[in-house]
Amino acid sequence: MDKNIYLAQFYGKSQNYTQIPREWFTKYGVKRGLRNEDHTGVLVGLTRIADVVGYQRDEKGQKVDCDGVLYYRGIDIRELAKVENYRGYLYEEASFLLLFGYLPTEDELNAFCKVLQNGYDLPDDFLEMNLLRLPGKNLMNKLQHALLTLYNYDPDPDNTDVYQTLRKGLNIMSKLPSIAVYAYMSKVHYYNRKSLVIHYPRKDYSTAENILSMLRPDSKFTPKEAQLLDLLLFLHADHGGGTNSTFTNIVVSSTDTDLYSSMASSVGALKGPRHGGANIRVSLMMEQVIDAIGIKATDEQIVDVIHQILNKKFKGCHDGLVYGFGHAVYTLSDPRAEIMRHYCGILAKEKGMTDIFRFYNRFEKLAMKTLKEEKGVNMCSNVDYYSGFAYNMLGIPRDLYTPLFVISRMVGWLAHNIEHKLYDNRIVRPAAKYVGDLMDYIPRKDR
Ligand SMILES: CC(=O)SCCNC(=O)CCNC(=O)[C@H](O)C(C)(C)COP(=O)(O)OP(=O)(O)OC[C@H]1O[C@@H](n2cnc3c(N)ncnc32)[C@H](O)[C@@H]1OP(=O)(O)O
Ligand SMILES: O=C([O-])CC(=O)C(=O)O
Repeated sequence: MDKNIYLAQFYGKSQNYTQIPREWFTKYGVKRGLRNEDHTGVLVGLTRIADVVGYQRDEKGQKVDCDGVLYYRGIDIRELAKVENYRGYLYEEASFLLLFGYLPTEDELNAFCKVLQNGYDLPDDFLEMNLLRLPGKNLMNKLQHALLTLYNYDPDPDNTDVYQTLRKGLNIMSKLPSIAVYAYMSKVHYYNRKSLVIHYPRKDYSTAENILSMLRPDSKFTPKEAQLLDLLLFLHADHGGGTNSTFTNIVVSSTDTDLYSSMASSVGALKGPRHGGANIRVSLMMEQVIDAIGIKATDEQIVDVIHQILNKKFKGCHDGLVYGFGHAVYTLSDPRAEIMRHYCGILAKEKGMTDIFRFYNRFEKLAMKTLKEEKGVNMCSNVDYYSGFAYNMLGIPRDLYTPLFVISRMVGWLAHNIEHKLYDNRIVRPAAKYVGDLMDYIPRKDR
């Protein structure tokens, strides 16, 4: 029983005064979720940073589902991700491309990496004061807190000049891996009573190498492990101007507020389980599914569980969503999930995890089929379906899955923030139609 019975009563009574029937959205031509009737996004900007292709238009302008393609500055990510092209520092190379619009030469990439490496160290006392003394029970909230605190260490924090934004953004990117890893270490030390492990970042390491070396008690990792993490960071680096956390960044920064505030807002958006937070939900959901039916389950058993999830009857999954599936743009496939599936298969063999990888494959196919049957639209596995599986193979704890998304997407948020400042720069301020009644004021004594 709610102790605050009055509040519950007010809330119940308020339904008589505040309801907005769903059909009114159509009546007034409101694009719920900024979506058109066919679920495609309403155009809210122009960008040259990334293109997310999930459907085409036929000659009548009708939407036609297709395999997904993602371009960073016009280059298909599958080209950039090819193993034969791999020379390390893929995430840094893609960051350069996203920020500056062209592929760097070897010298330019080295110089760019130096800028990042020079920013790796945290300000004096930052670790002790903000992370070790103030452990956070949710790492995404802790990252927001840390970002807002970095404001205090900046001698000119409210300067939103484009070049200064670039410098500040790169500084944030350099520091985020240590902040996220230390926030995790602090959390498990204080809440789970584990030993505190603090390794400093190495300036001769890439972002991916540093994350692995700071996270592991012995700091050791193999080149293959670093390559997979580098690839994962690369795959999450940007997703166009319409994705929720990036649009959030544009909305917030269009007020000309400081960069730390805009980035903290994006982290809040990415935390949501319908967005980046889905990677943690997928991992929990799959663990529960495997606990319930085992990896040797038949297809019928898997489909039965998927129906239970959809009907909100499966333990721990009470919102009817099969996490890791569905996308606002992609229909038949998300190219990032395709790439991840491929590399996860290779690493799973090495780590002796082929059985569980095969279970993920079977669940994926059956979930896509069932979702199509139940919802009538194509819903592919998305970037969050395999990422947790990959992180798990790298020994990365679940708490860090969404923070790793932040580390990676920071460059996308920064690139769009800068692009908006340079070429649009109008405060984002759409409209909402008032659909309530007009009422006479009744003096308090007469109500
Ligand atoms: C990095 C990323 O953000 S990738 C996305 C990560 N998120 C997830 O994996 C969470 C699960 N997926 C979802 O919630 C959605 O598919 C989203 C948020 C990603 C996209 O949402 P939208 O494009 O708006 O799809 P929309 O909500 O219109 O879907 C149409 C219908 O399918 C349902 N649906 C969509 N995805 C799923 C899903 N994964 N499981 C079950 N039902 C789903 C919706 O509830 C809706 O049902 P309704 O018509 O009965 O109300
Ligand atoms: O584009 C979206 O809506 C979500 C997504 O996949 C991302 O941000 O990577």
